[in-house]
Amino acid sequence: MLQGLSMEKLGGLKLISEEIKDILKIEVSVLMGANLAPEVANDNFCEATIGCKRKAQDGALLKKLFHTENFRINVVEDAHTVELCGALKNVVACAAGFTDGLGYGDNTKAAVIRLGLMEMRKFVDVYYSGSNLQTFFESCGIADLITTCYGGRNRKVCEAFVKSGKTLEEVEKELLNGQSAQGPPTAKEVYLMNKKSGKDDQFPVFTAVHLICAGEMKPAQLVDCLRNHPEHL
Ligand SMILES: NC(=O)C1=CN([C@@H]2O[C@H](COP(=O)(O)OP(=O)(O)OC[C@H]3O[C@@H](n4cnc5c(N)ncnc54)[C@H](O)[C@@H]3O)[C@@H](O)[C@H]2O)C=CC1
Ligand SMILES: O=C(CO)COP(=O)(O)O
Repeated sequence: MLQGLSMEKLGGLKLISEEIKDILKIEVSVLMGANLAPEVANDNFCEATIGCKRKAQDGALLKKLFHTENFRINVVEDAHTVELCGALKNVVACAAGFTDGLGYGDNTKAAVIRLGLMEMRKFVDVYYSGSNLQTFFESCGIADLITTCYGGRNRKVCEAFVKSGKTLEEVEKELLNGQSAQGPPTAKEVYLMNKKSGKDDQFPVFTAVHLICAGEMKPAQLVDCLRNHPEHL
């Protein structure tokens, strides 16, 4: 089970599903959603999204495999978008953690979520065009973004990073008991890709998350990035 992106040797992005497909020579579908693991393990009600390439052929079987009373599945034929939502929302959750650490409230976090969602949509449009806007309204989109920005580990370590002044590695070690946050490495991959295509300015939240994690920007400057976001022009 993993979320994230893979960097190609020449600096391009590769989805993890594409990496698996190339290695194993099999068709790969993805499952993403508002699914914080402890709550799923507790059998609390939640929804999830399966993204596949051939819904007519594989959709019913994929749904049957995972759909239960408390784990409700929607299958969509938009696998790239589902997978990218799962990876990119971790970056937005880091931004939410930074604003929490800075002492901003829920209105600011809502702005981070909205602007982050717009960047997710733009990123998919720019690098994997042909996505279905409706996919962002599935559990893998807005719902996963909300739960991760409120209850996830990325948010938690980024809040502690700001409050404690320790390094990300230190707070991860202290708070995650051997687990890791996927947002910072994903932010770096997204940043390198955007920088290579000269588009880093179009993704101020993604860019700021990487620069803050890399120690090249102060967390407080994130709010300037929100204030001057291209969505406000
Ligand atoms: N825990 C949660 O609530 C949810 C987690 N996810 C995603 O599932 C994935 C796994 O999450 P968890 O099991 O909770 O995390 P975890 O931190 O418990 O496990 C991740 C594992 O991946 C290994 N790993 C990290 N980088 C690696 C690399 N480059 N090569 C090989 N192994 C590597 C780590 O050593 C660790 O054993 C993550 O991508 C996470 O974003 C998705 C939904 C919910
Ligand atoms: O992906 C998740 C929820 O769907 C988990 O997010 P975190 O990795 O931030 O805990």
